[in-house]
Amino acid sequence: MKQTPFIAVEGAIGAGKTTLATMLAQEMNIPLIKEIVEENPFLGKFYENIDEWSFQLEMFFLCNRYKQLEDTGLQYIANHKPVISDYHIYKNLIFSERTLKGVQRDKYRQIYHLLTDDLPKPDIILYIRADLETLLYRIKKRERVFEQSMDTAYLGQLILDYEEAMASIAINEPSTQIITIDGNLIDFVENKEHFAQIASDLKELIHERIQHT
Ligand SMILES: Nc1ncnc2c1ncn2[C@@H]1O[C@H](COP(=O)(O)OP(=O)(O)O)[C@@H](O)[C@H]1O
Ligand SMILES: Nc1nc2c(ncn2[C@H]2C[C@H](O)[C@@H](COP(=O)(O)O)O2)c(=O)[nH]1
Repeated sequence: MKQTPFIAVEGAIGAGKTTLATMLAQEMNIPLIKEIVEENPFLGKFYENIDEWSFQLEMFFLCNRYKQLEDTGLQYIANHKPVISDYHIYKNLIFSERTLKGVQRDKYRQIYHLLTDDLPKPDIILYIRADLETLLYRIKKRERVFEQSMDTAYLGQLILDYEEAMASIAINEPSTQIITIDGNLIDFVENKEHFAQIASDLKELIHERIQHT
């Protein structure tokens, strides 16, 4: 029985994942699973020297998300309670394939699959697609000090990596439904109608899934 969905919001850095996931959790009165950012001890160091800090950072994100999703499975999914997260676990591979090299990348891949292959995967992904200009604007607006010197080539590459990742999930996880949101045009922060449309589309999709279960 799969009547209550696990929803994940995804998109490159600054696309609006946390904002949208928080708004939807509130609107739908469902729990929000949020990734750890400010408390991450390696993020600032990583942006100063990616080669030096990438393995520690990727492992930190992986272990945190593993624990969160393990708990989410036990607390919510096993009990058929809907839940929304501001990430998909696959995000770890999107980043690590760019930031790690050689033996570290090979080892990380193995650990990633060992830890995550049997974790609960989202039924629905809301993918916010946004271009470099939009992301840079939002990263600036968010004012996290360590992100302000981010290499635009790194962010530009991540945009392409996200596109590839969503296409790969669509093929390899056909039971996952992906709703793509145009993050350049849709302003769910300032425009109430835009947000209402996203929420209504999502509720309709959930309703359809229940009907077909
Ligand atoms: N659709 C949007 N329109 C305008 N501003 C947005 C939009 N989505 C997010 N923002 C703003 O952009 C910044 C980054 O959003 P955030 O949700 O933290 O992104 P992410 O979690 O994807 O990194 C925040 O300051 C947020 O208020
Ligand atoms: N190298 C990695 N960086 C990551 C990962 N997950 C998040 N991040 C970075 C990107 C942002 O600076 C910050 C918050 O992420 P948002 O996408 O929520 O803005 O953390 C990762 O797995 N690897």
